[in-house]
Amino acid sequence: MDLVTAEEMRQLDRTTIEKLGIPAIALMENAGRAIAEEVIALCRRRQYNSGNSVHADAGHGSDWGMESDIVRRGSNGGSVTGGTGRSIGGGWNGSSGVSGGAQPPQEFRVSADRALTLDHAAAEHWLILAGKGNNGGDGLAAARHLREAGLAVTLVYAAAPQTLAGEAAVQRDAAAALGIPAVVHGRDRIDFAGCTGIVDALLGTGSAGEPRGAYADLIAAANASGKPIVSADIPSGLDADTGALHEPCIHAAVTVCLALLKRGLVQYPGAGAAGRVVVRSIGIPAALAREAGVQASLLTPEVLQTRLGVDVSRRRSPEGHKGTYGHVLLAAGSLSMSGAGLLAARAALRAGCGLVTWALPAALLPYVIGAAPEIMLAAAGGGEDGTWNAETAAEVLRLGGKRDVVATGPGLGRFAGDREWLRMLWEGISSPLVLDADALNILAECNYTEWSSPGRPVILTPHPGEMARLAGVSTPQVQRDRIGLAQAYAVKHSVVLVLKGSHTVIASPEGEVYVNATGHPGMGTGGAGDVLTGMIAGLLAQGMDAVQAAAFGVYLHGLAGERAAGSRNHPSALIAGDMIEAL
Ligand SMILES: NC(=O)C1=CN([C@@H]2O[C@H](COP(=O)(O)OP(=O)(O)OC[C@H]3O[C@@H](n4cnc5c(N)ncnc54)[C@H](O)[C@@H]3O)[C@@H](O)[C@H]2O)[C@@H](O)CC1
Ligand SMILES: Nc1ncnc2c1ncn2[C@@H]1O[C@H](COP(=O)(O)OP(=O)(O)O)[C@@H](O)[C@H]1O
Ligand SMILES: [K+]
Repeated sequence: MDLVTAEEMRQLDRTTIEKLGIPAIALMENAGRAIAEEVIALCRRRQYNSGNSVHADAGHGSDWGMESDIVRRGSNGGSVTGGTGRSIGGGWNGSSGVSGGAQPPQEFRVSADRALTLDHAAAEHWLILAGKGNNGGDGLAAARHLREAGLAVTLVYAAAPQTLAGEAAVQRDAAAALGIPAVVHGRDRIDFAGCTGIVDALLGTGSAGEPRGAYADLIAAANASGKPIVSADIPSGLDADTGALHEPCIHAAVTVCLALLKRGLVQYPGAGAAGRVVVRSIGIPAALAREAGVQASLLTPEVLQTRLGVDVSRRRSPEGHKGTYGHVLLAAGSLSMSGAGLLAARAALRAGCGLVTWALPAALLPYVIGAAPEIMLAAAGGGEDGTWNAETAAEVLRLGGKRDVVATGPGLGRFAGDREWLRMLWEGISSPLVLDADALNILAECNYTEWSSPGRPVILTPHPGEMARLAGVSTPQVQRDRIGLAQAYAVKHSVVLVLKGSHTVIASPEGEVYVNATGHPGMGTGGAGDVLTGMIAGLLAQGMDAVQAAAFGVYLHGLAGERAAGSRNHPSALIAGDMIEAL
């Protein structure tokens, strides 16, 4: 699923309208209908939850999966009906079964447009907050569909209706011709307390900066009303590209994202303000996105398989042996942080690689013998106190020269000469390199773009604090636009970047970006990142390329976190080792 910026979305709108010839009003009609359907789906869920209707659809799939239901029944020889519900049963035209004798007569069935049908519709009264741009036009179109379904609706214009233009003005006139009641901010009293829900169609991708004037007032009042809000395209007040929230910003129960997922809806805090996000087609072909150079996508199993070419089933050849699945060298751990090395090494094995050698300070080795018998240990010298020192680089280089992947950083600590130590590895290791934790902190102090490189891929896995040090900005600046920053950094430094945290971002040197959606806040626990480092290294050792290993590693790591939390009483009980066991 592609992720677009507001500018990319505008380009795709233009291409659809100008090159394909689809009228803008048709797109707006589709948008309005999609919004109305999601309002009705929300009303059904609410009725279901309060026990008012046993017929309500509880889940998203059944909310608007009606057309495929109808098609299924048609293919069984029963009723055949289109999405509008106006077509009629197969038995009616006598073509099959009615007078056949041997066949039972076919039932005559007619389906209504269930996606726009609601029991107890008259109990609903929705306010449609309409801005003066196309987002407002979408809301006005939705109002007509809702009214058609029997819900009471009142339009609330943020600006004088005569200021609307283009397609939005067409929608305004259609609503007026139908006699849909309308009020105008600043002129009329707006009864938020009397409504049962609010459609937020104030500002969409054309929004710039903080909501002003009437927009700000209406957003604040809508939030304060406590009524469920369904946002058209994006919550008004959200930065569609970065996920930053302006003041004020709508806090939606549902966001009906139109055509393509906007970047701001998957980045926090925007993802939190959007509520449940439903992406609805409105007639803009998704295939246009790639042609237009859209480079970001949500990391789904489908994207992993088709876009990244990952074999998610992780088939192993019947003839495979431990040599087939690669050998990871991990240089990690020091006396006080030996667990980091142990976690990463075990995670690499659980990710499926054939062999792991864990290089660690020699003084530490006696303490970890037997901790994980599957791991091979290599004493790399170092201080008597179990720390690393500059001289260990030679041994790591010697060991790493023979391995398929070298990973370093977890529990490494800082030591005199560590910058030169890292430079020797960077310049001397010709297999893929995974750098995490203190290796990143060291890197942040180096002008590493000037280092020579044997031309192998490098994967950096910073959390936001480490990313801030690498990029020379503050942590809040990193979080302000994680996708944009990760993309720019990966391209500029020719690395694969894994910017961790909720909705981890994976960026390639070519500017491709993947946003992960697996995992949960229970994974914010010491050592979780070490597990990820090991997993990525383990996948690389099995022959995946760097972007595949980074993306698939992040995806599986989140799934393992979910699975591990599922076997606890509460996600917060999760510890990093549980994730390894859940792999
Ligand atoms: N053909 C298209 O372009 C389509 C657009 N669609 C909808 O149109 C939206 C984009 O429409 P527009 O480009 O008209 O823009 P918007 O409707 O998002 O907003 C533009 C209007 O809001 C005002 N405005 C902008 N920032 C403001 C602020 N901070 N405070 C107060 N007022 C502000 C502008 O002066 C302008 O009048 C999408 O999000 C989507 O909902 C859909 O109808 C599908 C087709
Ligand atoms: N809210 C969250 N949702 C999803 N994943 C999370 C969340 N918080 C943390 N994680 C994941 O947990 C891991 C934590 O890594 P890191 O901060 O490096 O921990 P450590 O250094 O202790 O190993 C990362 O992979 C991160 O993406
Ligand atoms: K909106």
